[in-house]
Amino acid sequence: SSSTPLPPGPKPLPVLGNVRDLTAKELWLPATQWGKDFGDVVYLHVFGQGLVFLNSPEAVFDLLDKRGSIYSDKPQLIMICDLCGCKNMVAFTGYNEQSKRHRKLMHQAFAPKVINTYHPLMISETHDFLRRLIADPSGYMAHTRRYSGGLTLSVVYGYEAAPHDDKFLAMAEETVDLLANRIASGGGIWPVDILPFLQYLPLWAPGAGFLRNAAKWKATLEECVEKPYEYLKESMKSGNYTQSFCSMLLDENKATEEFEFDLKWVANSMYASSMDTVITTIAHFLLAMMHNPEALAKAQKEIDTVVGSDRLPDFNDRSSLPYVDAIFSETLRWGVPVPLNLPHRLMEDDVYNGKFIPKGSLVFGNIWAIVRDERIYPKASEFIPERFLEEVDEATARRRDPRNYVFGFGRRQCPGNYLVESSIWLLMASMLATLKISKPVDEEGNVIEPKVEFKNPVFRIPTPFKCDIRPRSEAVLNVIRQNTA
Ligand code: HEM
Repeated sequence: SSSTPLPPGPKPLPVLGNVRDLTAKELWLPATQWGKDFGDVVYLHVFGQGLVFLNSPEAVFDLLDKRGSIYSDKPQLIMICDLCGCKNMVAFTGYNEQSKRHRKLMHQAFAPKVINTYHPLMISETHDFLRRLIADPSGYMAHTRRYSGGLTLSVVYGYEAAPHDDKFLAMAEETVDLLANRIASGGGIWPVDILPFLQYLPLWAPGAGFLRNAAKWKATLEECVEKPYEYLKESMKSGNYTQSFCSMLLDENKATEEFEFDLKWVANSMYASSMDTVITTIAHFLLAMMHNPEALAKAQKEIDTVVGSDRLPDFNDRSSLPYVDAIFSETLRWGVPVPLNLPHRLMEDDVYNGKFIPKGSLVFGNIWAIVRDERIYPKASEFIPERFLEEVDEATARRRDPRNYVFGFGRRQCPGNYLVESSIWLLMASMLATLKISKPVDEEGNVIEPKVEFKNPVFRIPTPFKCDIRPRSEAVLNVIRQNTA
């Protein structure tokens, strides 16, 4: 390995490495430029910690997928994993027996053939969402959050959230907020991860504020793991419960201590992983519809022809609504909720295309670079659903399908992908069927252009923007009322 060169990348400073090249916001933009300057595999380091960016479908599939046995670990950061207690959450678990058990549980309960079981829950959450949105259009972000949280609680625990101030929803939102904005913000690397002895500071010591916070946050996270699970066990004991991810797995498996420990953490992980990704997708759908009124009109015409106006779309309509499907695919591609994927940790030294990749490197599948690659998606920055309706051969269709990228890669690929495939499709089809979505106008009638920024280091969540949302017709309002009665 000493004679094999590292992959190319921006020039590092001595010792510090590429600290100055890393940005807290939208790192995927410079990372994509590095891809153009240096190629499919780019190497940087920060204080000796290797960071590898993979910028093409070939590189991500060759390494994260085909060499998954050594590319599926996760960094075990002291602050996140040990001090805040996240090491049992699916997305943070190292590639070991525990993570394999987690994945097995998720496959058992979220396999394509099982997803139909959750259709009634998806339908009722979607109709609730429409009702709330029409009553209060400006609160669309909060309603989307409520939809995503409510759906996850019902799918995972069979728990129906109360219309207002629900205790489990509040708890789960606090968890997600802690994870995204406190614990893992700024890339999740804390001084204690670089200077491990800091973890042994006494709690009262100056500079030990992070230890006191970590203890508080850990307690909050654990409460969010325990309480909904206790609810589930109680309701199963009483015999009065709705079939869910947890109840299905408890029915099918022997409830050993290890099994229940895994189940509790897996169930909780669903929550943490689904919230920001779903919100990002729906926010991008609204942005896309505002900027592309002709695509909205085309989809609505298709729905009016196939579904009519006296009912809402359902899963049986899907095969007759190709344009709606194309809007769904294009939203996943254009919105790309997790542009740099979540980092995988390389477990052994490796050599790829004549370049040496050191053990311990954090490997980022640069999804943004792929879904904005003009060779795969001409006019990649534009929202063009028609690109998914072109007649192409199977290999090209596979290469263009954003589902092969936006859910991550290999053995850590998103286990919620089939759930999303149904739930978000239904949500979008129902919004298209019922809503006018346009840019708002000010009091003088001037169009207000939506301006967004992306401040989150991991998810491409747009900052709040104004959007004019109203029912398409009185008939549509009646249909929504009937469905939520
Ligand atoms: C549009 C919606 C979503 C997108 C784009 C998305 C995307 C992703 C991505 C990119 C990863 C990282 C994969 C990797 O490391 O290679 C991931 C992981 C994960 N996702 Fe999703 N996700 C979505 C929704 C959901 C939902 C609804 C759930 C659960 C119900 C979920 C559960 C998870 C879990 C548990 C992981 C961690 C997997 C592991 O590390 O083994 N996701 N997701």
